[in-house]
Amino acid sequence: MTELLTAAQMRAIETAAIAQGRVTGLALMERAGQGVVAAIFAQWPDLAPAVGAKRGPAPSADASPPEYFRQDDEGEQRAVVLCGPGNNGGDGFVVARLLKEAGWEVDVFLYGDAEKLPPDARENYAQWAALGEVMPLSAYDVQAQAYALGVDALFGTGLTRPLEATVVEKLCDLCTLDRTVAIDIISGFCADSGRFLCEGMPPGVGVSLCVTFHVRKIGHSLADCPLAIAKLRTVDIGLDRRDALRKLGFLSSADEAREANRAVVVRMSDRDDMPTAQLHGQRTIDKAQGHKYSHGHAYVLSGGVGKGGAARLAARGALRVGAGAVTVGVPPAALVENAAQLNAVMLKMIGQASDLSAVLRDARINALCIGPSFGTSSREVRLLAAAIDADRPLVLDADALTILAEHPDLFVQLHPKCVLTPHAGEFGRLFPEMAEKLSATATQGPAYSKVDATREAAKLSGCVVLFKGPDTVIAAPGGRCCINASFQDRAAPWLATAGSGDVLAGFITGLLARGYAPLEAAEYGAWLHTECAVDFGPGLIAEDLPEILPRVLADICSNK
Ligand SMILES: NC(=O)C1=CN([C@@H]2O[C@H](COP(=O)(O)OP(=O)(O)OC[C@H]3O[C@@H](n4cnc5c(N)ncnc54)[C@H](O)[C@@H]3O)[C@@H](O)[C@H]2O)[C@@H](O)CC1
Ligand SMILES: [K+]
Repeated sequence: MTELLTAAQMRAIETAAIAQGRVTGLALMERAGQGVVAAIFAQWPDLAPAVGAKRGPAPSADASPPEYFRQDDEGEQRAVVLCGPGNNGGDGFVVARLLKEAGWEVDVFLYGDAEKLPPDARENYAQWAALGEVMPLSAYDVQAQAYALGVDALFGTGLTRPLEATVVEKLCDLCTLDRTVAIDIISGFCADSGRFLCEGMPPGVGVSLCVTFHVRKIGHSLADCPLAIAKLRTVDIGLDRRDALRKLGFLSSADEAREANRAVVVRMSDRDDMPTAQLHGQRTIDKAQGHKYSHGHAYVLSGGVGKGGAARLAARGALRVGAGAVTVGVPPAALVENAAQLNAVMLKMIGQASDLSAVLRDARINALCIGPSFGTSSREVRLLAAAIDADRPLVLDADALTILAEHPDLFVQLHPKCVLTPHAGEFGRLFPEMAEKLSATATQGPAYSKVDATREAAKLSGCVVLFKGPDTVIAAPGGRCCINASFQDRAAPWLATAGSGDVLAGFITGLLARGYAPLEAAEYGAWLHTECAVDFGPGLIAEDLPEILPRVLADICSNK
């Protein structure tokens, strides 16, 4: 799990480090450029020059200064670097210089006026100008040379408005090269929202590698931005995470709780910090009891005749993730059909809301799931009302979300033990205001983001909201927020398959039954769901997800 930063937070950290005299802006820019060059050579060892007498491993980002020697028997490589009017452009000049020192031919194009560059960028412009020419961006022609590498240093975290059309055009030209590197973030994307400012991401935008500094920004894991990056690397430029901020009063220790609520974390393939022992079965509701109910009892309410598959998938997920017992509650007419399909999962007839209320007198039933193919008629509305009223941990998905959108009287009854799991369409029906802001054209940065929308939704509903997608955002009413990112080496597009959301609802319900708090259950459920899909690979159908889970859990434990 990694904490992500906004552009403003990153600026504050840099400003604090510089103000404290720990480092100069120029030194940070040099380290940033070195980190980019090291990342390029690590990504493509065939581009790396020999280090010293013989070809060796790529230099690390903190090796300073790197010494490269061109091997005379090798042909010159040619790179193009597009620099912008801010410090991102400054990083570009450093990269151009380091590549040149490594024996490359480098063509540099500048967008804007060199006289107006900020001081550190201007210094690096001057250093480059002593080595080579700087041409205006308008003169850049991707066809003019056989470029082995293209570097996008037009805009970074300082982007505040949409790119001019001519700049987008040049960026798209750059992206046609086989090997393209974006410094910090692809120009045009807002670092806080991951949205391409203006009309959305032009189809030609995409880079092989993006190298960012210190820690990832929120935008790297949201919306279109991660889809346009084949590989993302973060390089250390010697900044503290928080100490510098705290010492300068940007952050007092009294603010910690508030800060935790403002933080956005991302989950990638970071199995190391998952509570593996707990996930693997050692977490119990009541440690004094060693039987099945000590791992909780989850209830999944099913739809009517011919509609039980979704609830059965959710129930299977809840059981596999470790709930001690799982029961599917069905209307009388669907009893036989479900009995023919269920073994380890138990079955109970739940005709009307009064049946549910009676069942829930058993305090051992400690998690509920309502929604997958549930139905939206008056019977289901009454059942949903009874479930919310029971004040138990409760996952609300699919049809339950439709009911909530149509019944404001129920929506206001939601409580902190509820977890809502909408996809984009359901989110739009439940939270039209936020959805509208999210779909409006982003004309300035920082743009309204999926994190903003989910946080607002969680606050409004008073419960945990898990807004699905490859960039699943999970937020609690207090502001705590997590992104479950499924991109690059963790991309699993085959997860978009019928019933996959039902299994996710089941995983979360099972974790709730095992005693996880709603936010934790949603975070771990989403993370495991993606891990299962990545592990299984293409061809996945929803039934595979619960079945692959034991192997995923075993892998996690054996990696420890
Ligand atoms: N501040 C520092 O100490 C460091 C900054 N670094 C680099 O600096 C970048 C941030 O630098 P800046 O804050 O200067 O921001 P940028 O380099 O992203 O550009 C900001 C400049 O572009 C202008 N601008 C914004 N949107 C525009 C648009 N659509 N069209 C035309 N002009 C536009 C702004 O008015 C400003 O002058 C980071 O992304 C990173 O690459 C790194 O060197 C690490 C150290
Ligand atoms: K850039």
